[in-house]
Amino acid sequence: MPRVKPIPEMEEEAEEVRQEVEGASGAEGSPDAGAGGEEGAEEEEKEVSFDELGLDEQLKRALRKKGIAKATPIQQEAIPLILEGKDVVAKAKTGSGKTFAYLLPLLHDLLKLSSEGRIRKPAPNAFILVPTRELCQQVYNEASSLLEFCTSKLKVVQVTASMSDKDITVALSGPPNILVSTPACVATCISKGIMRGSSIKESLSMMILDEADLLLSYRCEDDLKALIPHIPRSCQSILMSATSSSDVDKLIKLLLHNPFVLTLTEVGRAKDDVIPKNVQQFWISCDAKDKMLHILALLKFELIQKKVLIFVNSIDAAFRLRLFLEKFGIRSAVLNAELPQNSRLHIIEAFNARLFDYLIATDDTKTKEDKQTDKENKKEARVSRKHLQQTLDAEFGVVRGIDFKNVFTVSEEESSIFEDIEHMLQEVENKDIDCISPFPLLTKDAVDSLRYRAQDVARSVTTRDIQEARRQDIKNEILNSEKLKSHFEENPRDLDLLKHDKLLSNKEIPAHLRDVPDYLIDPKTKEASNVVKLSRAAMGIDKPQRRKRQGFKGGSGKSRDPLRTFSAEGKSRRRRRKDREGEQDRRKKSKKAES
Ligand SMILES: Nc1ncnc2c1ncn2[C@@H]1O[C@H](COP(=O)(O)OP(=O)(O)OP(=O)(O)O)[C@@H](O)[C@H]1O
Repeated sequence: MPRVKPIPEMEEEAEEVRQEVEGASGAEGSPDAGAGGEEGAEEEEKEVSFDELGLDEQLKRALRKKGIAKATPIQQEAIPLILEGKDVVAKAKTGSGKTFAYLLPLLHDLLKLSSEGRIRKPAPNAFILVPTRELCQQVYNEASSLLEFCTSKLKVVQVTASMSDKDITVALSGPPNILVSTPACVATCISKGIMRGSSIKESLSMMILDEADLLLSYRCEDDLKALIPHIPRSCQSILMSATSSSDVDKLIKLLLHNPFVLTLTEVGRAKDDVIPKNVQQFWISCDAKDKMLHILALLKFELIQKKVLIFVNSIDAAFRLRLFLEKFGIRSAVLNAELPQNSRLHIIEAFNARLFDYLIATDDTKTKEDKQTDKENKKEARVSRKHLQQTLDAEFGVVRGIDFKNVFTVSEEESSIFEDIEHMLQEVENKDIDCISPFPLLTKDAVDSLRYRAQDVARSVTTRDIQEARRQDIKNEILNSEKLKSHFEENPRDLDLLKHDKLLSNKEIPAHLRDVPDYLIDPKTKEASNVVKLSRAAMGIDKPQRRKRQGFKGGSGKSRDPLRTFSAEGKSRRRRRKDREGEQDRRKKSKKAES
């Protein structure tokens, strides 16, 4: 798809397109590089079906299977411009459909080139660059789902720094038509000669930067600059962002040439795009030592909707909270930068599938850990900053763009910057309404009813327990992740096979901790808990049916430990093994018959 460059006589046409786009959707479209988006007129919600966008029938069939019939505003504006070969900057809020806004025209063009036998092959035809591995997986899944009904086998792969050079070389053999990766990983592939710059120059026809406003915060600038010499002038560049920011403007100037800038009106400057309209924010004030007690009260009395995502600011704090809650019979999983990528992705998918309700996340990619390592573990504290940095995955990030589905409550632990947050929110929101208010359902009686038990239990969770739990968890995850890697490649939806919220201690949970006696619950808390349950029922949120386990038969729940009864070889390997065994049997029988 050669890029269409706005040239003088096209300027008028571009001006017409701009006015047309502006009028139609209130989007601000202009061919000026980095023009940024001014607040356009309120766009009226017009409905455009994908049939009207002239997309390949096979792609529309995949959309129909997903129950997607109408294009979102950003898709209505961006898809035609991208199909015309124009460079496009699309700024639209998170969850507005930007991924399909670039995937659909990209796949449409590649399918067309493929049917005409015009695909250039020595390297991928398109790069989709995102800040983190989690987003690589997400974009890879979306692209693969759109290709489900495509007869001409376009190949999309994802490559991340967690893969060995050998695996990356295998993934890039062919080569694939679309490469989903991070800028750092692509730059490394080029510097190591796994991908040749000259081949990229010959093959690359589209480069997409998704979540562009995050890319620079993930230290991608140098890696992106390293790519520029290998990007052919004819390459069409697309930039997607959920906010406008100086970082985005910088990237536009760095990598795009006179792009059409689409800014949907609800997108403002980065700081404005803080609270999506469907989010309520509350605060609870308590002593630092009572934070886990308050979280326990919220969860134990069911005063907040499940599922719950809890952010803490260190991996130790995450495991301390997990061990603490576990002693009250509340199971949770911890998502952190130490985990192997497959485990992190699997945890997010299992959490989205509601296989567990409480996820404790720490976006701890810095080495705050060694500062906060507990004194009793001085030897850990000597862990070098470099070593810890290596074990913490710099491409990990529980950031916007990760599709956490149906999360109802997010609690910010360690919110010691509450005042700054409140002032910033007041600045960007309507001054005369409280944009963050005191949580109304948690009473002092409810907290006090659990205080002594919570203090006892908190004291019983020692730093040694935390270190042991971390070691145990990472060992389990690494073992499971490697052992089941080929299985999950062939059965990505087999989420139930691994339980990430497994109890860390094998001690029986005493009844007086697991169950709160009725007499201890004050009437107001009982009423509040009922209100939350009723609203949950009204939203039709029920516990999912545990998926039937695949891969092994029979036995009671206990005996069906997947790691004991499950062979890690994938289906195809199993089939080849069975064929070999069958062949050997046949040979033995024929020998017997001869003798
Ligand atoms: N036209 C559509 N109609 C209905 N749902 C859609 C449509 N396009 C995309 N979606 C769905 O909306 C969800 C969000 O889409 P997507 O991830 O592309 O949003 P986004 O703008 O990229 O968000 P983010 O900035 O967080 O990445 C996805 O689950 C996607 O399947």
